[in-house]
Amino acid sequence: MQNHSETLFDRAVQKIPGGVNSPVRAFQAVGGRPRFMAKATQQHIWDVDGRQYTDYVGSWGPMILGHNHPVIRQAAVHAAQSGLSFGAATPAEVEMAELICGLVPSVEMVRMVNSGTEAVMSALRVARGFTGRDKIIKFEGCYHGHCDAMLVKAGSGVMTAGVPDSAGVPEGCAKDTLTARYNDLESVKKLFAEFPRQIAAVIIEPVAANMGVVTPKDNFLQDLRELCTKENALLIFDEVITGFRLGLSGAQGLFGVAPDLTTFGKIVGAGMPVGAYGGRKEIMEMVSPVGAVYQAGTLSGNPVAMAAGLAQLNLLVEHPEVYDHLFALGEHLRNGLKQMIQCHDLPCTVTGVGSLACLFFTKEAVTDYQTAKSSDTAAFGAYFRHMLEHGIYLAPSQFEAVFLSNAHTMKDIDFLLHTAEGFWD
Ligand SMILES: Cc1ncc(COP(=O)(O)O)c(C=O)c1O
Ligand SMILES: N[C@H](C=O)CCC(=O)O
Repeated sequence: MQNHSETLFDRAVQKIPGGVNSPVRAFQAVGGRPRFMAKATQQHIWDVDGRQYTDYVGSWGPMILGHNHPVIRQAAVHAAQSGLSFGAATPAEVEMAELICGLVPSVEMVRMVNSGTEAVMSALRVARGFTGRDKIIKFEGCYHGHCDAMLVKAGSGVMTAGVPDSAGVPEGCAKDTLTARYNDLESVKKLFAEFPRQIAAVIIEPVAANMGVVTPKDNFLQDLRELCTKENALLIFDEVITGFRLGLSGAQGLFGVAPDLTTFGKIVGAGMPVGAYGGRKEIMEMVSPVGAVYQAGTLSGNPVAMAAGLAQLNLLVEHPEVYDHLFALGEHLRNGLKQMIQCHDLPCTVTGVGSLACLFFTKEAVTDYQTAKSSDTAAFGAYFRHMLEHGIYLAPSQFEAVFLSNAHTMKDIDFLLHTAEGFWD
């Protein structure tokens, strides 16, 4: 007999493409069918058949304090009692802007939007408006959402599906997107030399977390900063994943590099559909209604979303020790996996920083898209299914991150390591 998840999936595929509202939720790359989820609290998530999992997806990043945090829930409920949306300015938006600008020094002004994709799309438009140039450099394997210009050698779901570019993107939209190799400054320099004074911006995930997790080499981000300044191009950090995860000032705080523009999402909305982009005042004053770059949103700065996001950010500000716990969990996980690889001479590599980690099924050091792609994805699929059967919910793709939350414990990590060990026994 079918369980509820299977029945729902049968119904879903009839009416929703692939049965899911975002491709990464499908289990196509790992085999099997997606588990339909019913509820989540702290580090746990339950499917509609009552099976409990320790969740290492965390809604793909936003749930840094664990699921269904009572303070955040209460803030959202309280805001909802006053109305779901006004389409007019609200105090919470001012509070949110002041908080973000206070936490991230490179951000002097910020605009709220509804997703990471929107944040990136808008930041690119502003960069083009500000510089009067058209071309953008992105890095192979980085994912910046699904706006046309960014679906070029992209990570995440398109990398998982093995189709890094997308059908339906007009040639004209992609022709101004140039791709460089992550951790390879020379590849960026070459593009600047090839297209002098034509490049508006370089956009990068300062820690790439959509081709598995790939960390920047020693001075890569600093060198990129210098190069962009020299070439009068803007540097955009896409901190949709790393923002407020790698510290209160994100990856830019951790690595000490100030971009010109930053995009946010995920944590800033605490699980509500929120994105944001911001940067230097002179650049952000290009945005309508002050400047000539048009960008808008009926539901942008939604009061319920702002209340949830503010509650989460304020908790992080009040409890900076959360980051110590997150980094300690990450270290414990990565070290445990490394030990396991050494002990059993496994063809695997571990990457990550802070509360982001990835177990790659390749022996190669993973530093970019090519090396990430050397992974044995079939082996990852078998590992994923083993972990799932033992109550551990990982992202259903080799090319996504393990997301840790403050609700996870060292015991959870020990159980994950013990379960992983069982895969090779
Ligand atoms: C780095 C990065 N940028 C942009 C996006 C797009 O965000 P969204 O899915 O909210 O549109 C994502 C994730 O999806 C992401 O990880
Ligand atoms: N890799 C993406 C998030 O960072 C996955 C989220 C999605 O596209 O649904």
